[in-house]
Amino acid sequence: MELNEGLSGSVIYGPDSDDERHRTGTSSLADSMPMMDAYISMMRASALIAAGRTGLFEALANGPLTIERLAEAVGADEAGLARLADFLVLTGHVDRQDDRFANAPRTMRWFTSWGSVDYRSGLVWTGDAWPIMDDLGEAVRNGLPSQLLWDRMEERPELGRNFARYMATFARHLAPDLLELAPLSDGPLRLLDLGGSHGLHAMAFCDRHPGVRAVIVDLESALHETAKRIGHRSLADRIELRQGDIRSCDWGQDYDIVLYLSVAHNMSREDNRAVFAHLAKTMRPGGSLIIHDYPVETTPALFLAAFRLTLLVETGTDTLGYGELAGMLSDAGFSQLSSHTLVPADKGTLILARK
Ligand SMILES: C[S@@+](CC[C@H](N)C(=O)[O-])C[C@H]1O[C@@H](n2cnc3c(N)ncnc32)[C@H](O)[C@@H]1O
Repeated sequence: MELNEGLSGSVIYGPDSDDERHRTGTSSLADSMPMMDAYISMMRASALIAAGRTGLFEALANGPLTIERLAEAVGADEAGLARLADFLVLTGHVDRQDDRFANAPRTMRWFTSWGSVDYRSGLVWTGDAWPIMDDLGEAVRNGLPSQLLWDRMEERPELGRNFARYMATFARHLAPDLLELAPLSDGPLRLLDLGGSHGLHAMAFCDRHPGVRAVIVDLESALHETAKRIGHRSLADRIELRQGDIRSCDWGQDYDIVLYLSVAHNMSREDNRAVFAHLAKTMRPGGSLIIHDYPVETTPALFLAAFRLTLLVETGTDTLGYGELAGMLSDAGFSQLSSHTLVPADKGTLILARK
């Protein structure tokens, strides 16, 4: 599916072909039934969240099941589950073979432990984010969130934990691109991961290079499971956690590699400028700063517009364009900038700069 498709029309989600659109009633019906966009989109997201919460996709990962067996496996009411499965057949997430249901190939790949990356954590987080989106109208009216996401996470620690798990899944998806881009010279290397959360990037660099020692800085809400994860991998002597606000805490110094991955869009422009200026003082000459973000120049329009709305209601911040980011980095004393758009482009862009 082309994500940009349908921006001027009524179908902006879902099915991969016209046939499928017709079958699921998301195209022609949306033209004549004005509520279909909102209604089908709502039910589509709700059904995916319900599939994630009930464990439906994982239960089908071992092979096709009848609705009786599936209900037994996930501990759900048979009739309720049959309605969910029927809907997911129409959205293309589940296939029906006679009286048995099976995961569609893309569901198997992305939403089960058998796949290359298991985004069930993303379904759980989408369920958590759902009530927050209820505040979107108010955020649009006021131009800022009714409550910052980070404050919600302090009040409800499970939000921080679930968000960090989702970010950990994305980190597994991003890791090959990141490791390929990062210049790793021989000898000892000091790495700083600002907003490093789950710790998977720092661990991946330690695995790749025996000389890496890392510091992770993040808020308490993001670090619930990080120390345990690092301990399990016997990396506690190489990775240090510093709990605190990037804008005020001491990061240490003499870094060869700094990761600033999906953090710039959580900061105001002034805060990003201050971060880059401080990095220029605390990095070694020749050190590499790697930024991951969604610049307007390289991000598919529909995804970018959705993401900017999400930021409006969650953090009150905005994405930076590559041009603006490049100006900030250059003002702070960074040079040799390069931009690497990932495939697919919705995965974001990596930006490399040298101190
Ligand atoms: C979108 S997540 C990205 C996590 C990780 N860097 C990754 O790429 O998977 C943004 C992270 O920045 C952290 N963060 C946001 N504002 C922060 C601040 N003021 N101080 C420290 N960490 C912050 C959040 O807690 C969260 O872990």
